[in-house]
Parts: sequence; structure tokens; C-alpha cells
Amino acid sequence: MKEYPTLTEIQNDLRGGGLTCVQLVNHYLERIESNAHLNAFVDVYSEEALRFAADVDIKIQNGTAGRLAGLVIGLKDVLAHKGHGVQAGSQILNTYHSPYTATAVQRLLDEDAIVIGRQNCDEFAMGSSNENSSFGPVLNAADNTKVPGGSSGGSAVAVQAGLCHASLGSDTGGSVRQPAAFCGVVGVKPSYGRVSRWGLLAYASSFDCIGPITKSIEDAALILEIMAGSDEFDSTVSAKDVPSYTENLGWNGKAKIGYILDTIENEAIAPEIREQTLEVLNRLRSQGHEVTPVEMPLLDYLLPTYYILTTAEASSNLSRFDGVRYGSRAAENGDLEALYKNTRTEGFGEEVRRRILLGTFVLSANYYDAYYTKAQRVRRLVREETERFFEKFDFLISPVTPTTAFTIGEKTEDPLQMYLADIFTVQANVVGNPAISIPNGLDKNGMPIGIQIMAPFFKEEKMLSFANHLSLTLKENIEA
Ligand SMILES: NC(=O)C[C@H](N)C(=O)O
Repeated sequence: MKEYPTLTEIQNDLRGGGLTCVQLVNHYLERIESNAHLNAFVDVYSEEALRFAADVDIKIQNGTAGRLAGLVIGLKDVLAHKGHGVQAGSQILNTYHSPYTATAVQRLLDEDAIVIGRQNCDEFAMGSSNENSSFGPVLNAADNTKVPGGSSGGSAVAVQAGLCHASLGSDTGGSVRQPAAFCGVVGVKPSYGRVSRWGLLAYASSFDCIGPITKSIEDAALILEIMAGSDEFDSTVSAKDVPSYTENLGWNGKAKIGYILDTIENEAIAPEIREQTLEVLNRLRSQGHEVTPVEMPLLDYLLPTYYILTTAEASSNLSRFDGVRYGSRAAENGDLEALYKNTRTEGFGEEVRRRILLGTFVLSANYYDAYYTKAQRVRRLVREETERFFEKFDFLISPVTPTTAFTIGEKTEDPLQMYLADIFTVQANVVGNPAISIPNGLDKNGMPIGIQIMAPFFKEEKMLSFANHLSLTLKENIEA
């Protein structure tokens, strides 16, 4: 089957009669099977997807198909999908089947998207390498000895390796953008409050966002525009109208771009990432955009703030997995305390336990003010600093990650090193702004490099059209 970079091209062939959804699904099922070693999927819905595909084929013939007809999509294992398992890569939910469907997923289904399966991820989305999954690690398709990034590692690899056309991931501190960068695909984190979180298994509720992972910006724009918008089940979603991102992908005019000096100059950044990011900034400058270096002193506080607040929220969110309300109950459960303790010790992996303990510590009476309250204050300061930045600039550009995909096992013994993989992505979650990761070439070992564009709050439309402009520029660069 030929390569389809965009859904538009798939739909052209579907309408032209040269292709059917059943053929498409069969193609992806074969790809999933022949790439089983990547461990990207934890569950594949072969029969159901083929049945759906046959229905969509009839709708196409009748002219009644939805806007996503022909989109074969995978879901990160944190999204509720009625009648299907969802376990956040954890053993604690190994017998759970969802009685309802996440709003974001339902909106895609309503437009005739075909869900082909659920995808491997770090347990409860806690990780940057997909090594914290009870289903085992996911392998990067560009080099099977490397991680795919995390926590939406299975979702990114599935798109990278052509196992489905697109995926839905979740991004709490970079979990869509960082694996997208490591796998050479597009990943979007929308503004907090743009897409409903109803049906997303909660990790840190004031940070979590659902976002698409795709091969093209056009597809990301389409998926986002269909998922976004108010939802009676999630009161944190804005009632603001959703503009048509797909109709406004053309960029014209000059942009004011800022970049934080430290995100280029810091010694921890791989030289090729530095060079390729600078190359992009220079190119933009030569096109007449204003490109200015800035200082952002609060950057150093981002990761500590993120890890204090997200672990605090996680310790509260994950308390429901106790073997009574949710979670597979341990067999050994003498008294109530033993029941809780054994259930949670058996059900959760090491990283989840570490974060629950950290979060419980920062929320405990003696340390609450020193850690939790202080981190909330820093969050406010970072927000204000970011707002001031966007009074002067249209976009903030940075690398997505300080290095390309690292070797499996390299950072598993050192959680702090692992946390540093998110150094450039967490700002968007701490402040709530939208950000996108797009491919920016390869390093000398053939591993993908990403570049990130962050935009003002709720300016996805502007961000996507500029990202589109930039990716066309980068393509010219590669082809020249
Ligand atoms: N969930 C995320 O967005 C990823 C981040 N690496 C974390 O472990 O918190």
C-alpha cells in the first residue's frame, strides 16, 4: 500500500474507488503484526475495526460518511473507550473495562474514525521513555536499541512505524511532544481547557491534556478541531468557540519569535540539536521574521515546580486505586490496612510508588507550605513571566528535548536524569499554553530531532499555521 502522509490523500483514494477502509484496516493489522517486537500496542481490536471499516465503506458509497472517514487511529492506554480495557500501562487495572467513552474519543468516533487498538505507555503516564510500563518497554522504530520517549511512547512509535495513521496521547509535562520528537512525528499539546479530559485517566489534573500524534500538521489540526470545545462532563473546558484550524493553515506575514538563550547555549544540549535549532532560527530570520534571544531566569525552577505539583496531584488522584473502589484487590488482605498496602504494592510499579510517596510527602502537614504552597507560587510567577513574554512575541521556539532518543536502560536507575528529558516541554504545562513538536531532521546516527513552537493561550490556530509554514520551510531545506 502506498504511503499516505495526510488523511486528505486517503480520502481522495477512498472516494475515487481505488481504496476501501477494509483494505486500510487490513494493511495496518498486518503492519502491527509484523512489527509486534516494537510493543507499541497492548490490545488490537481486529474484528471490531474491520466491522467498523465495512460500515464506513458503505457510508462513503452513500455519501454519508463523517469527516474522519478513513482515519485509523490508536488510543494511548489512558483513554476510556466503552467496553474496552483501559489500564494506564498498570497491573492495578488489569481486569478493568471501561463503562463509558472519553469525550475526545467519542467525538472522533462520531466522525467515523476507526479505533484499531490501545497503545503501550508509561504507567499512569509517569515517565519519559516508556520503560515504566507493566507491558514492557516500547522500542523506537528508527533504532530498536533506543527508547521512543514517553509517556505516549506506543502512540508515537505506532505513527512512526505506520501501524496506524494517527494516535491520541496525553501530555502532562511533554508526554505527547517528547516522544513525537524522538520518533520524528508531529505532536500537539493544546491549551489547558481546550479539550475535555472526561475519560482521561487522571495523573495531574491541572496539567493533563489530550493531544494528537500524526505524520502531518494538517491531520493534527483536523483531529484537534474535532476533539476541542466545551463539554458538560468537564467544567474546566472553555466554552470559547473552536476556530477551523484546518481552513486557516496558510501563514502570511512576519512573526515575532523569541527564544530562550539557555535552551540553545546550555552545555547539556546535544551539539547537533543546538546547531539544527540555530539553523532554523537563522532561516526564519532570513525570511524576514524577527528573531530575538531572551533571558528567562525562572526556567531553572520549572522542573522542581512540575514534579512537586504533579506528584501532589497524583498522590490524590491515585488514592482511588485501593482494591475497594478501583483496582484489582490483592489476594492477601487480612485487615483494611493490609488490603490497601498489598493491593497498591502489587498493583503499582516502582515509579508510580515513588511519585505517590513524593506527592504525599509534599502535601503532609509539616511540609505543605515549604513545598506545595511554594511551588504553587512559583507556578504563578512562571505564568506571569510567560504572559509578559507573549505580550512582546508571537511564539517561543526551542528544541523539544536536550538529546535525541537515548539507549534503553540508560536512565532507568537515575530518575533525575529521566526527569531532565522534559526540561523544555514542561513550561507549556505549568502555564497551560499550547505547544507543538515538529520534526527537524536527524542526528548523525539517524535519530529524529524535534523543534517546539509554543504560542499564547488558546492561539492554536496561529500556532498550527506557523508550524505548517515552518515545516514547509524545513522540507525545502532538506530537499535543497
Ligand atoms: N506525563 C508526562 O507528560 C511526562 C512526564 N515525563 C512525566 O513523567 O510526568
